[in-house]
This record gives sequence, structure tokens and C-alpha cells, in this order.
Amino acid sequence: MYERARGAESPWDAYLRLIPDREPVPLIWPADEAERLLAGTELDKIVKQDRQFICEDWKECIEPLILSGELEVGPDDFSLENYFSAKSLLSSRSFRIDSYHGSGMVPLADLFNHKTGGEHVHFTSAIETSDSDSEDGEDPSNTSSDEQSTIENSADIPSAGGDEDLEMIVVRGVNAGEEVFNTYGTMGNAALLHRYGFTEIDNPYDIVNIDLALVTKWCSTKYSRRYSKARVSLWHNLGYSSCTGQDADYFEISYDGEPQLELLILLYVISLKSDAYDKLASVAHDLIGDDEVDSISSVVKVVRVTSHKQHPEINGLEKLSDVKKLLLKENVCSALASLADMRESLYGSDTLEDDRQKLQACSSVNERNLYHSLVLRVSERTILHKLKKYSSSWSRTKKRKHL
Ligand SMILES: C[S@@+](CC[C@H](N)C(=O)[O-])C[C@H]1O[C@@H](n2cnc3c(N)ncnc32)[C@H](O)[C@@H]1O
Repeated sequence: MYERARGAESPWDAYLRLIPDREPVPLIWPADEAERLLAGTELDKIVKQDRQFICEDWKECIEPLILSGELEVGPDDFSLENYFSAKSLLSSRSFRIDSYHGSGMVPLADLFNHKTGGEHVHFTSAIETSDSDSEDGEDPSNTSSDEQSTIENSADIPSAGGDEDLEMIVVRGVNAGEEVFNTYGTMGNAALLHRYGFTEIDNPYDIVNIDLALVTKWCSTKYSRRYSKARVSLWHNLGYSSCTGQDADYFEISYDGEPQLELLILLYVISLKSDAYDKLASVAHDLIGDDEVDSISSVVKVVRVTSHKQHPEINGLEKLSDVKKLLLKENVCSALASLADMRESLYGSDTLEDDRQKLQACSSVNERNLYHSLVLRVSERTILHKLKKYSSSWSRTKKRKHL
């Protein structure tokens, strides 16, 4: 904002004139439009919160600067609107460079659009020797909405002179005339829309979250508060917890509709008959596991302790998806279906089919905000439908086995 206000005197003038004034992230959509288009989605609460925090920031940090007159810029240059625009540029164009430089805007490095799983270039720091192919040095499983683009192989210490150069390397061949893509990381549509203002159809990193509060709400429709509290607390005592977000604890449902293990265990514990629950409560302290392999074996132990029958087939289970199947009892499946319905109801009265038809009729160029919000709604709701299928397919399998 300051460099923009300096105009031709700024060393960044040429760069700032090249890039847009703002990027169309939901933060800068008209507030009522954002509220309407994002209702029920993973961005519903986050964008409202962002807006509030940024207004507070502006009041606390920028307004006093304007009033002090120290920066010799006009009040309009530092307006709240310009502050939002600057934030949208930072969100969509800044890179995490390294721990010394922190985050910054890097001319040229921000030239490329993003493509999930199909990028042609990577940025690397010239001072590192390794040519790792890992994406931006990030944990690929992390699809949180605040993920940052990072220049890979970045060093932790400042280096002298020309060594600070960044290199752009080609990692996949490009045909003449084709657009050259980068990757901003492994991000689902909520994260892409939040930070960059666009979405991708059929993005395999999409997820939808089910809040812990929704699970407790469902629980309160079936059981007493005392019952629910005791079950949730046993689940905690077994060493399980939900993911912790900015303002809510939640469970992830992956692109293929598979619920996070922790949610399945919670529903399993909630639906245990009282004798099995008592048995499990009495040995809970012996069953705690803390890494992935342990978590598999501790699920096996939970199932063994709480089952009347012997299950010789569970001894050799090594895959998480197989272990999850052990937990898919009829009550757990019906709880999953109810949770999917409750989560789905947050999108309002339009059905998934309505959304799909609207998306087909919508222009990604002329109705950009509507288009990307519809892609997000359709992606999330499709996952909820897969979750319902996941729960019903397993309950059908169990019924067939009992026949
Ligand atoms: C770092 S810039 C990328 C280059 C940009 N097109 C430019 O103006 O130089 C990031 C912005 O480009 C746009 N963008 C990047 N990848 C995109 C994609 N796959 N589809 C649509 N827009 C994309 C978004 O507006 C995003 O905020």
C-alpha cells in the first residue's frame, strides 16, 4: 500500500503497475454476496472472521499512521478499501521464501497460474544443491486453508551477493503455445478459493469438515447430556482428539467420502452397549497409542475388548482403511448418515442437483464469484454424498454377512 502510494518514486513501481490492483478472493467480494454465496461452505465463517480481523487491524495499525502524518501519504492511499486490496495481493502472490526472509512478494515467481498435479515449473533457491522434487517443502497431507506457497530447497541463512538468486526449474515438458503452470501446493478448493480466488473442478485434495459441535448436537438428539459427556471423555482418554481449527474442532471427510479415523472411533464409542462401554473404560489407559502403526493396533484392541465374538481375521490388519471397516457397525453407519444430512442442511434449500445445474449454466468469466462458489458447494456436497454412500455400502455388507 505504501509502495503503491509512492508511485514512480517506488523501486517497485514497474512491478506494481504490472500486477492487478487486487485479486478476486472472497475477502474482497461484497460482504452480502460473500455471505450468500458461501453459506454452508467451509469458507462461511472464515471469510466473515477475516473481514472482521482486517477491519480491526486497520483501525488499530493503519488509522493511527494516517492520523500521525508521518508517512506523507494521502488518507485515501491508506483507505480501508486499499488495505483489503493489499491483503488480497499478499494472500495470492506472496511466497514463503525461507526462515530468514520470511514471506514476501517475488516478481516473476508469481507469474504462473496453479495446476493441481500438473505443474511444469518449480522454484528453488540456487544456494542449495539438492534437487528435491518434493512440492514446495510442504506436508502434502496438509490441506488447511492457510497453507502458504513456498520456494523449495530454501536456505535458513542469508547468503552473500548473487547467491541469493532464485532459480526456476522446468520439471515437466511443455509444448509450444501451452500455458506453463506452477503449483501452489496440495490444496483443496476451499483453500484455493480462500487464498487465491479460484477453484478447480474435481480437485482430489478437496475435503469437507464435520465439526465436533455437530457430532455433539447429533448425540444430544439421541442420548442424555451425561451419557454423551461420558462417551466423549472415554474417547479422549483413549488418546483420540479432533483437528483444531481457528474457531472450531472438526473431523475431515476426504475426497472419496472416507471419514477421519478419530470420528469413526468417537461414533463407535458413543454407540457401544453399556457392558462393552464399561469394559473399555476399565482398560482405557492400556490402549493408548501415539503414532500411525500404534493407532491401527489400538483400534484393533478397542474392537477386541468391546466385541463378544472372537475376531481372528483382525490380527494381520495393516491398512488404515481395513481397520476402519471394523468400526462400521450399524449404529455407526446410521450416525454417519445423519451427520452427512445435518452437514448438508447447512447449504440451504437448493439440492446438489440444483447447484450442478446452476454451475453448468454459469460463466466462469462473467460471473466469477458465483462460478467459484458453486464449484466449492458442488465439491463439498459431492463428498457428503460419498460419505452417505460409504456408510450405506458398509451397512449393506454387514447385513449380507449376517444372512
Ligand atoms: C500468483 S498469481 C498467478 C499469475 C496471475 N495470473 C498474474 O496475474 O500474474 C495468482 C492468481 O492467479 C490466478 N490464478 C492462478 N491459477 C489459476 C487457475 N488455475 N485458475 C484461475 N485463476 C488462477 C488467481 O487469481 C490467483 O490469485
